[in-house]
Amino acid sequence: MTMSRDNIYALPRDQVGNFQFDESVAEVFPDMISRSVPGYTSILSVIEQLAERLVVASSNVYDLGCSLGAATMLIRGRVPHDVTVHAVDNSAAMVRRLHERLIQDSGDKGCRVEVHQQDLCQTDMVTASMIVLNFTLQFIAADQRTSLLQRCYDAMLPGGGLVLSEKVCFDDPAEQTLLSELHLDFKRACGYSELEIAQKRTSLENTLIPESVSTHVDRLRQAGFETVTPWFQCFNFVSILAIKS
Ligand SMILES: C[S@@+](CC[C@H](N)C(=O)[O-])C[C@H]1O[C@@H](n2cnc3c(N)ncnc32)[C@H](O)[C@@H]1O
Ligand SMILES: O=C(O)C(=O)C[C@]1(C(=O)O)C=C[C@@H](O)C=C1
Repeated sequence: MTMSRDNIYALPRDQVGNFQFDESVAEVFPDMISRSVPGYTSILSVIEQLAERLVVASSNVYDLGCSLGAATMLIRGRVPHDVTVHAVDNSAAMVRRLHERLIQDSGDKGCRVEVHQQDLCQTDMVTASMIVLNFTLQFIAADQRTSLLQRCYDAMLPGGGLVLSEKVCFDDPAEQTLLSELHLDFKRACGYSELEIAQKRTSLENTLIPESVSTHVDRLRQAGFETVTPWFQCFNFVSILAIKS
């Protein structure tokens, strides 16, 4: 996959609109997410490892908010051949690129992948052994999150698991300041300027709504997941594994 450099917010803008997963973002997305989310590559590699452990024959895997299919591509090579991975995203720009990538990768790279361009709140899910929400729930309206996770639990086979990765916030103001400053240092070290950081922050303000780790854990428990464990944290980025017994 090509790795175009993200310079979307490099020039000053009169007005910074809400962040959108449009053509310009899809074009630079692998570079953008790896320079914005500390630990992104490590989280993907654990998602690949978890697929081997969780996914059973004849089941479905759902990659909700799949973007360019980074998780889908890793999972498909690690699961039984009669599994279907459903890669779901409502961004036309992301879905078109994922289709192109799958055509290029047409050799035997693993199980069947179905790509769905739709609102993941409308995705029908059944017989799931693994569901991935890798930095997606944060973009879903807060009042739809509980019902989405309930549908994930209801669709999950016993022994199946959900991976929820999110940017999070903290109740303690000092902790919030410290961890978001450390994240900003990470972005600076990855080559983003103060202007790029400031303009992207403005664009994400009403679009990416973070919640605390305890809010996520409580919601997953309430949905019915018996084992809920945060397994990764780097600054204000967290990944949680939720297993249905
Ligand atoms: C940060 S990206 C996810 C990254 C991806 N999971 C990965 O691991 O590379 C968030 C994605 O969620 C998608 N998204 C946001 N809201 C959505 C919705 N309501 N339905 C479907 N996809 C949505 C966006 O289009 C975007 O591609
Ligand atoms: O918080 C930020 O600064 C981010 O850029 C985070 C984040 C994310 O968590 O999804 C936001 C949008 C892009 O998809 C890539 C990364």
